[in-house]
Amino acid sequence: MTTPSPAVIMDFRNTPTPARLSRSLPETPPAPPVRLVHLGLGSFFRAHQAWYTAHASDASGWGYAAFTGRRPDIADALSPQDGLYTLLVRHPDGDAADIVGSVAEVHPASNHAAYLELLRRPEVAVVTITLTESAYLVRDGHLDVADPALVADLEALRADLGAPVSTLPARLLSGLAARRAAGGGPITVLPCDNLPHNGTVARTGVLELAALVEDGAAGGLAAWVGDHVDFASSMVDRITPATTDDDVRAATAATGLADAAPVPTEPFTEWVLSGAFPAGRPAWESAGALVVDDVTPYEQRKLWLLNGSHSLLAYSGPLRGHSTVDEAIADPTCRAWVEEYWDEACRHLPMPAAELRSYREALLGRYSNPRVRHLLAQIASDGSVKLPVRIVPTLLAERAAGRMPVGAARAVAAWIWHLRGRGAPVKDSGAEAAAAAARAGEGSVAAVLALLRPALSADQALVELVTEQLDALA
Ligand SMILES: NC(=O)c1ccc[n+]([C@@H]2O[C@H](COP(=O)([O-])OP(=O)(O)OC[C@H]3O[C@@H](n4cnc5c(N)ncnc54)[C@H](O)[C@@H]3O)[C@@H](O)[C@H]2O)c1
Ligand SMILES: O=P(O)(O)OC[C@@H](O)[C@@H](O)[C@H](O)[C@H](O)CO
Repeated sequence: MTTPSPAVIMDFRNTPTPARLSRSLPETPPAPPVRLVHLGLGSFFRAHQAWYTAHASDASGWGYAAFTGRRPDIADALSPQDGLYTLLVRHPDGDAADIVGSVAEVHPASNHAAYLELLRRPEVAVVTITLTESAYLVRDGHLDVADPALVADLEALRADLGAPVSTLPARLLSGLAARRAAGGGPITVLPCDNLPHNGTVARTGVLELAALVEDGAAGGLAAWVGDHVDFASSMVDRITPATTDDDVRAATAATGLADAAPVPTEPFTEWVLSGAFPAGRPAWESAGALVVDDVTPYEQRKLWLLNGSHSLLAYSGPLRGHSTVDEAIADPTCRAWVEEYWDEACRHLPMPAAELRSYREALLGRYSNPRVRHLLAQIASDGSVKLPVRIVPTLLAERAAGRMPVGAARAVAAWIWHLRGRGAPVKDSGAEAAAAAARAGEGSVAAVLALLRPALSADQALVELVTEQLDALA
């Protein structure tokens, strides 16, 4: 766990007209050689993996080529800045600005040829990913073969393994096929999305897709992936809201340089990872990362306590008029709801009580930082994928122990109100069925629970508990 201290590493504040950030400026770092590829050049990657890479003891030897998730915007903004950007670390009492130099190349997702060319290079050792939970297209332990974009990618890959594709499993598989054909050797795929066992999830998607593609074209690809690809797992943590115009102004105020795409983030950061890394990796632990044999206890603690309470606040906070995490946690009612849910979740975390107590205290401090304006609407997206990994484990464990989990049930009830149109607009490609179920009147609670996990809807006492919470929140 690392909490960087405030330090402005470059000071151009007396410069009269702000120059645009670029590597031709005298004090900016040279681009390191590309040995890492990233998929999902969003805010979090730049606050986290790119930051750890820039602060590793061997930073000069490891550069990123980063690809956007879908739209080209961030690549368009960062390209004229040679991949440089300002990380605005928002302490409760002021900003620290860090110009991060580890991103050597940026590309739009559509530049598939550049991606394949990079994956062929033996020196490229790790592909990291931050494309959101829903991008993995793995549901109930299997690839979602009904997804229309995946169906299109499967057809394209059967015809040509180098064809442009858009889904994450297909992007990974086609890159790995290019590496295999070029004799590029072993490589690590390291997901950094908020999913339990994220390496296993990515591997399932790639191997099941390889098996489907091989029906048509590429014999031996699945076996090659099994032998040469290390699917590592990681728990990632750093609260990173979307960038606002105020952040753009604050970055220039802090550095004196114009930056089209700065990233605001909190001081706290944590990365726990586990993998074999057969082709090497940066010394991320020298920047504070923790390398372990098994990330499970760390990811459960983080997903259930941090992300679970985030989802609870994202759906219940707007019902009480709040739009950001710091506003919601300052409301004694919301805070009591969070504590009640935490009490339930903590009973099932295999960690000493004192450690859980201090983790909870630290979370309250992080949520209360008034300078990290984390919008509840941002957290509310994709609940159909998030609730099953954040809230459902506590519901199941508490019911198995014969208890009534009021706090976790309230989170589901608040989600139902969200799906019924209270709070932020629903942004969730997997929620059509859930939204229809939520509006179904009689039987709606059981129907929503069934979508989260079929076993939950057969639990009549739980259905009644969620119904009570739904009425109470109304
Ligand atoms: N922001 C945080 O505080 C934070 C913290 C920990 C982990 N994460 C993880 O990182 C992910 C990205 O967060 P961010 O803040 O960078 O978001 P972001 O919106 O800045 O970037 C997300 C990127 O993923 C792309 N994308 C979204 N859905 C996709 C899909 N279904 N298929 C392909 N691409 C898709 C977007 O186009 C964008 O390029 C989160 O979903 C989460 O899993 C974020
Ligand atoms: O990024 P998401 O959409 O998976 O979830 C929203 C937040 O809960 C999440 O971003 C947290 O802020 C983050 O996981 C903290 O490390």
